[in-house]
Amino acid sequence: MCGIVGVTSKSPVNQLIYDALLLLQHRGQDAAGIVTAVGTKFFMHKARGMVRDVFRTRNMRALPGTIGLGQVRYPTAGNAYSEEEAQPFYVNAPFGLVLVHNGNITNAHALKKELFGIDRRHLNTESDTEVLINILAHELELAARDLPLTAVEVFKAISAVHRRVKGSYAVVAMIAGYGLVAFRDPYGIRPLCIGSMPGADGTEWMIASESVALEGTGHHFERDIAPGEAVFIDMDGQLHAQQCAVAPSLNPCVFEFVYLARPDSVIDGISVYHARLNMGETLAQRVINTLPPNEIDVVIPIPESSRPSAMQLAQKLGKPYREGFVKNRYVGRTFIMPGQSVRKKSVRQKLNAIGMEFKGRNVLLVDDSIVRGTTSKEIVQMAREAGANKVYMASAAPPVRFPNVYGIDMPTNSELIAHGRTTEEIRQYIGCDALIYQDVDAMKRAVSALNPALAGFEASCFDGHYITGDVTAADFDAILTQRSSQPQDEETADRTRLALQNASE
Ligand SMILES: O=P(O)(O)OC[C@H]1O[C@H](OP(=O)(O)OP(=O)(O)O)[C@H](O)[C@@H]1O
Ligand SMILES: NC(=O)CC[C@H](N)C(=O)O
Ligand SMILES: [Mg+2]
Repeated sequence: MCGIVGVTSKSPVNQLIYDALLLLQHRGQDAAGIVTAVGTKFFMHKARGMVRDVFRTRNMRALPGTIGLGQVRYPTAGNAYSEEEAQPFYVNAPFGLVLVHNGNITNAHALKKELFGIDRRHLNTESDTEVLINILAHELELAARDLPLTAVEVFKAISAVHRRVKGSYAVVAMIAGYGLVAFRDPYGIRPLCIGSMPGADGTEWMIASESVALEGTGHHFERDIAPGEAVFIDMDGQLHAQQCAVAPSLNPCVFEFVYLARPDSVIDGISVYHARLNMGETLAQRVINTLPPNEIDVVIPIPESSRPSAMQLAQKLGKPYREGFVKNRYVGRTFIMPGQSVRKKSVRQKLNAIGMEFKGRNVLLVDDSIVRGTTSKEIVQMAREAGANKVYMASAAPPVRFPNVYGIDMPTNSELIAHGRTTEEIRQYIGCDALIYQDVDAMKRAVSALNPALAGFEASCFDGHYITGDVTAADFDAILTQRSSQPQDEETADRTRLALQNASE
């Protein structure tokens, strides 16, 4: 996942894009970038780091213009350590084009060959986003033989992008001198929504990954962009929209509701907070079926993302909900950090136990998900060190057993603690006295109950079903090999070596 935003206005947009990126910071902490435009000239600044570190006053001053876009990156393809792969990406033909992307292109390896061998376009990084911008540029060239470019040609080009590109992609792009474009993949895997603010000179439009970015910058939430739909806002501020996919269907990534998105966002008509409460409610039922109620003295969340689920679970069990861990707010999200050893170190820097909540008690710790097991293993240990009598662990999501190829960085089996392990084996690894997982169907029901119009979910990391139905063994291999050829710390490298070994057996 990454966070993306685009704005067209009648007044300068640099600060607005910055503010929106801050509101989307939880979606990507590795790099950030903004492009604005005056006439047909682009102004860009991008670098590795968090928004507040990347943009200093002098950088902000150098981003003039009333139209622009930005991104916070959490790499899922290419190189986490490369400044060049920070977004936005830029190409200069057939138009000045900049693009930001949230998602992962599963056939990037095949498209790279086509771009080089047939479309005569040169790629200079390992990023799948560079593939995507070049495909869009090529299709714009084919669609827009006659100038000026209008919404008709833009939509024709995006229809062609849908035919060629596989995987997940929520995109905002800017065509120099023509306007802002946004589109979402035909399965609607990654989120994208649009908001507006009326002004004396016309409407200001903002397109963003999550509604929290619209709300937090004073925009009125208009709607989600539909799967396969494209939106084009021209230089006069006129909004054009068209369905550009053949058979679109709404299957949002369920992990957005479990962990990725902010709880105060509403995605595809579903309040993320409400979804998490529901997951806590169904998880409570599993706890009741597993542990005698008098075995639990207190319910303690593992901050941050598990709080709503833990709260609801405690209420349903009729047990006290207590804050037993304090989060250092200056440490980022550990799951989206590149490299296993930095993740491990960060858990203890990030969370610290409050002894009195643990001493002599049977505690039920609740997390939203257990992915690599890094957090839970450390946390169980910390609860014991703080004097807990029994330490139980519950996860509001089911076991994460399969790699994700749609924009969450878990491309290999071997790094997933639940892959090929029974719940009992995972319990032993984590070191808790009982381990209770959510059930896959219960999780899906808990979320879909809030919007019956969903066709389904992209839930492959839980159920092994890859929603686009077209991910080949070669695609999996290419994604894994590509990720593993990147610079890594020692522990990540060890895990990847093991995954490659398993894959070749
Ligand atoms: O099993 P693991 O590999 O450790 O991953 C799962 C953990 O990572 C996430 O927390 P994170 O610190 O990223 O963010 P949060 O503060 O939003 O909970 C998630 O909420 C789990 O706590
Ligand atoms: N998480 C994402 O959405 C990442 C976008 C893109 N695949 C990148 O790695 O930069
Ligand atoms: Mg967490």
